[in-house]
Amino acid sequence: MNIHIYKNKKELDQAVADILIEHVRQNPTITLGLATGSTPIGVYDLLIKDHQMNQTDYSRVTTVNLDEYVKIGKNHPESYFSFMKKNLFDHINIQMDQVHLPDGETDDLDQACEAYNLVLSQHIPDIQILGIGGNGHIGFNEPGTPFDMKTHIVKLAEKTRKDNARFFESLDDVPKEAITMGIQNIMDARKIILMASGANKAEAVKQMLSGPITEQLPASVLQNHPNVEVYIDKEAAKLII
Ligand SMILES: N[C@@H]1[C@@H](O)[C@H](O)[C@@H](COP(=O)(O)O)O[C@@H]1O
Repeated sequence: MNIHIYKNKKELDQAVADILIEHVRQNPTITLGLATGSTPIGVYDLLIKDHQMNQTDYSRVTTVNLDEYVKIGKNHPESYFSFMKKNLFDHINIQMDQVHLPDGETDDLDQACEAYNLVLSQHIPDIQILGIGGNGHIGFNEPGTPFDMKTHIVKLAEKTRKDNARFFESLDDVPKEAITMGIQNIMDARKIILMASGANKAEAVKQMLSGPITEQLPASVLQNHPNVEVYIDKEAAKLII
């Protein structure tokens, strides 16, 4: 894994945005794997600014998102579909029939997992953006998730629900389940860019980079991927430098 450490989140965001913009320009039909959470928001802002200033074209880009909450409905303000629209899709010229998120709204969640695996087999991400949970989760693959799983339904760890409660009115409103790409789907991406910032990610970053490869720290599986770039700020890097 190549590690890039930046003075602050702003510089980190710019570096990741520059890479994405460059790839979209060179390959207008690229498939981007996208993530939610606070971490990528700054990058999405920069993609929007660049699109407005330089007209970078997203009309033939396909996107696949990592995950979605179960049972809160696509149009709920805190669904990941709404998040992606608000923070990126509504502000660039992407075609909404080319954006894909797993369906957490249906009653037949097994079928939704199958359907998303099919989407992912047709649209393998050229670049997958990843954040990391404080417990080392990627997507919503919580500690203990077998590495060979594909899209599946997860019961969210209490730590994850608490970490994400800031987006909801109260902890009770945070969904208890999600539908997520499995680790195997994530490992299929041709290139992975993992981003992390802040001291609360430092331990997970250290374990991911130099700890044992273990299902107890899902991100450690990335040590087995041939093309991973890790973009972190000084705070997130404080236990490795
Ligand atoms: N499902 C998402 C992950 O994809 C994300 O990477 C992680 C970190 O979130 P944040 O970037 O807000 O710290 O949390 C959520 O649980």
